[in-house]
Amino acid sequence: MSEQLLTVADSLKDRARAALGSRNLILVGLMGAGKSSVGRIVASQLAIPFIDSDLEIERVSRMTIAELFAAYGEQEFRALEARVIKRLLKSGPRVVSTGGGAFIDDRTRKHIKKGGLSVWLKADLDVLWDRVAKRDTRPLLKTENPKQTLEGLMNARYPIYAQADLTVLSRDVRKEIMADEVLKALIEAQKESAAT
Ligand SMILES: Nc1ncnc2c1ncn2[C@@H]1O[C@H](COP(=O)(O)OP(=O)(O)O)[C@@H](O)[C@H]1O
Ligand SMILES: O=C(O)C1=C[C@@H](OP(=O)(O)O)[C@@H](O)[C@H](O)C1
Ligand SMILES: [Mg+2]
Repeated sequence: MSEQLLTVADSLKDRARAALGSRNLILVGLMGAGKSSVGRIVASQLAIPFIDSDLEIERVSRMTIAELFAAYGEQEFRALEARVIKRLLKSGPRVVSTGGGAFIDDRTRKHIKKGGLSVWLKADLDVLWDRVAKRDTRPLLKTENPKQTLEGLMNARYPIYAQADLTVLSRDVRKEIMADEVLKALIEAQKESAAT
């Protein structure tokens, strides 16, 4: 990378880090949007801890998400998810990637609203489907027609994800580029709030 390009990349990270301050950055959105993989890159760029709420739930329960759904059902999973996310957001700054249903739950959405800045990674159906079709670990997609299920979830959930503080379009570009877009959105939001 040329010296000039390096400076631009460094200043993007530094400016985004300054914009976040001690707040948490919380990624929300549908399965396959890239919350887990992009969140990890964003945290490393900002040099702050990264936590994926699903991995944390699996760690504390010593069960996989699929096992939790099978053993206790979605309602119990949501109650556990709400408790784990509330705890994760108690201190910051951190990047927390949530599972797709987290922001839809009223309790969890309140914890997220209180606990930091939320970013909706928004993607269209074909992008999401291409990505989730590669793995069969998501219990909600174990249906006769998983693409239709995903579309139904999109219709039901998009108005709620729209309540996030920021929206970043999750396009079919490299994860590193998506991470840069999250950093840019963070800087823009800070500029806007400083101007008002
Ligand atoms: N921008 C991207 N480009 C290509 N593949 C991606 C991108 N973002 C995510 N993926 C892939 O899509 C799949 C789902 O991503 P993941 O981060 O687990 O999404 P989520 O946590 O939102 O469900 C993973 O296999 C991941 O590597
Ligand atoms: O959309 C959902 O309700 C879910 C999304 C999953 O996380 P990802 O969005 O990271 O795949 C996981 O929490 C669980 O399977 C339920
Ligand atoms: Mg995930």
